[in-house]
Amino acid sequence: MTTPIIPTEMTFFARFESDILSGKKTITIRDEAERHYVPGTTVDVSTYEDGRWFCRLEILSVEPIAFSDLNDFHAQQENMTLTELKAVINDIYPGIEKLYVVNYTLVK
Ligand SMILES: CC(=O)Nc1ccn([C@@H]2O[C@H](CO)[C@@H](O)[C@H]2O)c(=O)n1
Repeated sequence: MTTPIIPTEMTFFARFESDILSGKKTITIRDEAERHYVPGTTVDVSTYEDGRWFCRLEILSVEPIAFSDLNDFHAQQENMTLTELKAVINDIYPGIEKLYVVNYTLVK
């Protein structure tokens, strides 16, 4: 088993920037490749499209979630309906069942 390097950066699609900055979106759901965020650490956040830095987030928790177990509470924390959230995830991670809920808070 190799020790994963603690990630210090995270990217989001630019369309989610305002929801993150206003505190309406407090989780993100990622795949296996992005499961190594560590609670208590801080990440620099930039847009996926052009790498523009826009905030720092403190990681609060990283919990496994099956795609089929996503519920209205996850959707609420994404500021979406569950139908929208599932469509978004299906788009980014097609056919992936094993996902991770990353809870974060904005660092002032
Ligand atoms: C840019 C990049 O590397 N990856 C991702 C992966 C996910 N997300 C968002 O997290 C939530 C659940 O997946 C939804 O709101 C997604 O749109 C994102 O913005 N960027």
